[in-house]
Amino acid sequence: MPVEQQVVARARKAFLTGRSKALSYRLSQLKGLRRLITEKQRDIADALRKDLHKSENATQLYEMIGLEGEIDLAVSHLSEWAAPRPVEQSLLTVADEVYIQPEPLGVVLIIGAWNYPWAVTVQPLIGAIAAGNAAVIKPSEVSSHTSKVMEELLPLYLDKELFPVVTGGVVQTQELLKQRFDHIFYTGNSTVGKVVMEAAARHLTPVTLELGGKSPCYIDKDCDLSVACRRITWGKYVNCGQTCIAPDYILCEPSIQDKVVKEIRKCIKEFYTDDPKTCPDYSRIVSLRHFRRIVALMEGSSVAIGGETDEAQCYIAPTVLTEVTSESKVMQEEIFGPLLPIIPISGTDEAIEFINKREKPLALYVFSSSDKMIKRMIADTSSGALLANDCLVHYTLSDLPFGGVGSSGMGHYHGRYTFDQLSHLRSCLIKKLRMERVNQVRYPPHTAQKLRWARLFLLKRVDVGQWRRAAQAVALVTLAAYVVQVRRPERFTSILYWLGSLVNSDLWSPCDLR
Ligand SMILES: NC(=O)c1ccc[n+]([C@@H]2O[C@H](COP(=O)([O-])OP(=O)(O)OC[C@H]3O[C@@H](n4cnc5c(N)ncnc54)[C@H](O)[C@@H]3O)[C@@H](O)[C@H]2O)c1
Ligand SMILES: CC(C)=CCC/C(C)=C/CC/C(C)=C/C=O
Repeated sequence: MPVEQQVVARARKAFLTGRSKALSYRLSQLKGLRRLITEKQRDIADALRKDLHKSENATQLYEMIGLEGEIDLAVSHLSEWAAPRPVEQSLLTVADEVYIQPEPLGVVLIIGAWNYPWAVTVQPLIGAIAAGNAAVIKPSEVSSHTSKVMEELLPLYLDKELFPVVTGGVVQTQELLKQRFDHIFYTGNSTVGKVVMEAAARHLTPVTLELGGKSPCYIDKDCDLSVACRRITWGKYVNCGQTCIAPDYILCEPSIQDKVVKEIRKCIKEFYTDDPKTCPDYSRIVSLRHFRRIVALMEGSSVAIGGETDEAQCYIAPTVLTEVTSESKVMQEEIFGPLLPIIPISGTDEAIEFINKREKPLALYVFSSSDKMIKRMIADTSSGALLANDCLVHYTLSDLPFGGVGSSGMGHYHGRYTFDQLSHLRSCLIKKLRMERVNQVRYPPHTAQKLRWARLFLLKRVDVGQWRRAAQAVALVTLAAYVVQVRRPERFTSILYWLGSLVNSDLWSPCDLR
């Protein structure tokens, strides 16, 4: 039996013991993960320096702080997320107990990518643990040092039967994909995304696909170009452009192109000095294969800034390309490196047309001082996320669902969204065997009169929680009125007025009758 098959079987067996379901157990695992991040900072940072030339501070800023926040959020909200969720009802079910009970899916497969390997592998794991699942973790072989550190460290802090780490490349991942999972959470490129979805389809396993693509960045001529370019320069060159939501290319009018180039040049110098190659904050391309792919993308465009490369170090300077058209090589695929092409367009209309002609991006960036223009971009385009006047920061908000649409992915996560994504939201309706007369309206023989009642019973929506709160309020006020009547009869009338205003309040307004 292949080792991958054994690992999955062991994880399923551990899941079936039921121990991952107890909230106390989920909390202990989440706290274990939190301790790992704190206690093993140095090992994590060393590995990332070797994999991507990331500085220790950058590792903290771009990966670890986010994970800490997500764990803390899950720990503090777990009992609320996992609790039964009451729902609005109809008159037909008003006497019943009706709620949504989130329940674990079972065994989840998490396949991570290499660019922010901790963020994209451990963040789904946080949700998998919080939701009570077992999870098989498959880090990317491309960030090999980090993968090794994960393989060594995760079992020291987590239940190794419930949360095993499988390392390896395509062969091992393909073997894993033959197994039956209850959910597959994949982060990586769209080509492999299709392979994952095909394998999942064989078992009817649901998938979350966190993919990439070309995220456009439109700069309106009506904006503060120096601020806009600083934010774009940061968003593009952080991690050497190897960021799923990096602005892939700029669209702007020819009249501002020279100013854009000038401002970006200034910011590159400000962030990475005159010699980015020696700057500890400037990363490297992850491998020679990736390096050669990116270098080849420059062919046919003019280099306005940068362009220097050093194969021995997988170094590519922060680069801006001009004279770029839709047909240029750099526009045929996601760049995922430090090349920033500028494509001239005639204005907002053409920018929207350009964006809509292509696949729906993971992120869309708009820089403008006009709220109207920003709202128009939101209304007339589609993307996983839209940011106006900044780059990347939406990733840091746990309350925003993170994910793509169309070819940039399916499903979303972060915060409670990860919990829900990796839970089954089970509908529960508990009726008593009493009050059978009410059900006559739905039993044959069907008559016009029964239909009139059925219409009322089915369409009258009832917020049972609100009813309960209103009943409690009335009980309290009645008690207060009684006490006042006995002890201060002169105040009794004003209490009655107050009671009357309560009765007339929103609490009592009838629900919509459809
Ligand atoms: N949406 C997001 O959150 C997000 C985050 C990071 C990266 N990405 C995207 O990921 C891409 C970069 O990552 P990548 O794809 O180079 O990462 P990668 O090469 O690390 O591949 C991702 C995972 O897929 C596995 N894999 C690779 N080839 C496979 C195959 N043929 N069959 C089965 N499994 C296979 C790898 O083992 C790895 O674990 C970019 O497109 C980027 O935009 C998206
Ligand atoms: C720390 C701040 C302000 C922002 C972080 C932005 C960032 C670099 C996000 C990376 C997100 C990510 C894991 C992308 C995957 O490719």
